[in-house]
Amino acid sequence: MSKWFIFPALHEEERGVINQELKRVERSLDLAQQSLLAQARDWAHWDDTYQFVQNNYPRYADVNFSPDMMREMRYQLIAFFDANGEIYFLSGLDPDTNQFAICAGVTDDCAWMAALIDSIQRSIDNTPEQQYFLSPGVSAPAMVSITPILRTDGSGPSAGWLAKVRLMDKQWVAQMENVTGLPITIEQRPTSDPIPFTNIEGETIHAHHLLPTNVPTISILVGTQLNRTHYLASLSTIRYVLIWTVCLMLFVIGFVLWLMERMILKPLKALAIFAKQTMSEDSNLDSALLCQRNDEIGLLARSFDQQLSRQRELNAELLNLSTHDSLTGLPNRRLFDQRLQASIHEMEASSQPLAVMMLDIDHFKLFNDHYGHQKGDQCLQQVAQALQKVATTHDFLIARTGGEEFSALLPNTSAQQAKHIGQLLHDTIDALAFPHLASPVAPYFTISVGIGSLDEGTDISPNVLMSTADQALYSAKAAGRHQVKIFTPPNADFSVVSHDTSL
Ligand SMILES: Nc1nc2c(ncn2[C@@H]2O[C@H](COP(=O)(O)OP(=O)(O)OP(=O)(O)O)[C@@H](O)[C@H]2O)c(=O)[nH]1
Repeated sequence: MSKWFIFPALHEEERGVINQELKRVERSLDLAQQSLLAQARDWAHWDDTYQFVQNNYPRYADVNFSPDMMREMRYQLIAFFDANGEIYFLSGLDPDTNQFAICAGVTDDCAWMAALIDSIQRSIDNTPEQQYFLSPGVSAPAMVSITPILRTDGSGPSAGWLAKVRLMDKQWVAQMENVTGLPITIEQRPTSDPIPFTNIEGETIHAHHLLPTNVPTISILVGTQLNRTHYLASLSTIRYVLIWTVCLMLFVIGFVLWLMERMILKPLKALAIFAKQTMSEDSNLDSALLCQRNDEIGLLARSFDQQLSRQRELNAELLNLSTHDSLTGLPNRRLFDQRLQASIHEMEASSQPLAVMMLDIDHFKLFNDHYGHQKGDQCLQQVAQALQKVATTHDFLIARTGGEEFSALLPNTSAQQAKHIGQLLHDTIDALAFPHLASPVAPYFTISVGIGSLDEGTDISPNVLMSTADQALYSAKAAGRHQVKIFTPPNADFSVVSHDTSL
């Protein structure tokens, strides 16, 4: 930014300052020229001078010329020419000796003027009144004003020409420096030399201005030196401001990033982890902090939290549906089998007895046929309720494992203890006194119970164990129903009777 905008602007400003200062030098040069021209005209448009060059005023030279006047006015040379351009009168100060001389030609004390006078004579008619002259006779460039000699009222014809010459020597330069307040140098340079407008050396700028002379191939180079203090001060100020701006920007960017990390990224990460954990059951992330936020992240967190709660409810509902019977609400075969498997392992490990029971409603088909299927459902629900009550009291599992078939799992229970509980269940259903007029066994609902058991340490599979209870149930049914039977090993035929086979 500083390269493209600030530094070019500074350079532009610096160029403006250089132009301004150089214009000051040029204006001073113009003023010096105008002043010399005005002084030349003052003399040239004067009746006395008009008379003098026509040889009608012999005392003119004595009255008007003196070395003091020449020195005071800083005239190096004043030359009068007649109407033909021929030398009429010369007055000058020798630049080498500072000797005052007045002559009628370029001889003797005025010999040093010869080249200069020759140049002036050659430019009398065809050049402007103000010029800069270079001449072999003088060491410094000369400022020359040439003007026609007229009467005081300006009426003509011209009686000749008056030229005033002021050297641009060290004294003149010092005077210019006083006027401008700038250091000034005067040099002669070939016109064809490419001179840069400005030249920068460290903390100084050299600025130049070319003045044409009477010699077309040589120009006067007026130069001045400008201090770059102002520019360099601006530059260092800009650099200082830039460095601090960059530091401030970096600080602000860092602060904003820190705020973003703290207010957005960190909560977003926590939200992402939270959202990920909602997928797993064992989510233990404390979402309270996230949910308390009043921004969009808080909104998202609350939505996730609600979603998670709803998902857990649904999972629990699903689990319940998949492991419980929808009609009676009792555990179903799936759950019973899982618990049976686990109990067998536990009993084997702990060498404790385990008993299983199969309970079947007697002549339920006849009930359905007699009272209708709907009444049959109600009956199943009441039987389940009664069985569950006993199971809860005696701390064992009862499940609906078939249409009108139930199974019980009794850990740490021997066959005899199981027979006692079986009898209890049997009597509980009797006590319901649910009418079953179609039953050949009794006018109310009855059940048959078969018990199988796992002796301490016996290695047995769930299917085999259940088939013992099934065979006992079969035996109870075969014996006339409405009774409790325990499986007796000698009658067992495990390969024939299956637990899954419906009675
Ligand atoms: N209402 C109702 N009836 C069912 C349901 N599940 C099974 N059943 C009926 O239960 C009856 C079982 O009949 P069976 O297997 O012949 O046995 P049972 O009539 O009880 O005879 P035993 O078991 O030999 O005493 C069938 O009629 C089934 O339709 C149920 O969910 N609701």
